[in-house]
Amino acid sequence: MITITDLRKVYRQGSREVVALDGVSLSVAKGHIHGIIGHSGAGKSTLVRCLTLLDRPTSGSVAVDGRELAGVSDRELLSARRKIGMVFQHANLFDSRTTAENVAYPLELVGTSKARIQEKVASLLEIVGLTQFAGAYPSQLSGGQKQRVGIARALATDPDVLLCDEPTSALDPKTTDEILALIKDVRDRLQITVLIITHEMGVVKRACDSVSLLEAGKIVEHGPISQVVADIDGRLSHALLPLPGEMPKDLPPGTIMDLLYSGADAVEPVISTLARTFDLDVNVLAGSVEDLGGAQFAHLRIHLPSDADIAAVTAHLTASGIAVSVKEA
Ligand SMILES: Nc1ncnc2c1ncn2[C@@H]1O[C@H](COP(=O)(O)OP(=O)(O)OP(=O)(O)O)[C@@H](O)[C@H]1O
Repeated sequence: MITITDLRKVYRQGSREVVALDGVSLSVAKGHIHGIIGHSGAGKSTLVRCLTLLDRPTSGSVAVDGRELAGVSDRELLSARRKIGMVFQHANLFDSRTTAENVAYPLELVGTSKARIQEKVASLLEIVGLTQFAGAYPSQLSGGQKQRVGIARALATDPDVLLCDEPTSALDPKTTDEILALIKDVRDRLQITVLIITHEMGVVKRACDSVSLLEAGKIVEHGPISQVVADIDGRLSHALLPLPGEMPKDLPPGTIMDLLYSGADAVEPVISTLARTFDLDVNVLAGSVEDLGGAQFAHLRIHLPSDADIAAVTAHLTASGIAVSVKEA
């Protein structure tokens, strides 16, 4: 488990202060995969540097399984760093070392015996599906295979947390899916806690149990995927289950409403019940239906004619557990 409490990082640029992290707090339970999503400049790299102790936070704490990391002395730094295994955007492998030798590297650094290294590397290569490539050099591997080596190397010293910094940003969509499936598989097998820092919502959708939205150094929304997506006015919900930003033109007078609910196989009944109950022509303008966080969600944009009783329709939908947002009168 990793617990980050009120983490602040202030950089000085001459007489100016840049607040890169402004009181970030979050907790990820053992065996969970948590995504931290943010645009450029949100503070993602600073957070990674503070979590890997490459940079000291100005204040706040980072604890892994109850052990404080942020305040350790320089002498304890190496052993503290081993608590968090790091996967980078580019695998950053040694070109002159084979797959097995790259994975062995962190174990050599801590003086592990040759026999133990051999055993550990074999088991890690089996986990990442690269047993046959043990003797291959990075130049002989695909981008996805290199990232697999990077994941095996990150796991070599049995960290409690796997921190993945944009792990798929340099990969094509198919390889991205394979690497995210591998990260989930690693979590299942080792019950390790995973943090994925990303700017891609697709990564959050495919791999994460929960998510935080980082903006200007602050977490502005967070929660399990099924919870954040259900918040119809939430930014994460809009990003996870998008509807077109532009409203259609040339519609007859009336009201546009967005509806959001789980149990998406009920799209037709929701619309036909609404039409029947209120004797209305309901026009579906856009829709998005997806499996998110273990449940099916539907996000629909509908148009109702100008004689519709919007208050009554809203009350009816809300009573059926459907979130409603009126867009345009
Ligand atoms: N060493 C530094 N000195 C001064 N300001 C910095 C330093 N590092 C980062 N910053 C500032 O802190 C803020 C957060 O930057 P950071 O690089 O963490 O964002 P990011 O989300 O990783 O962005 P990107 O995705 O573009 O890498 C930015 O305003 C940046 O200019």
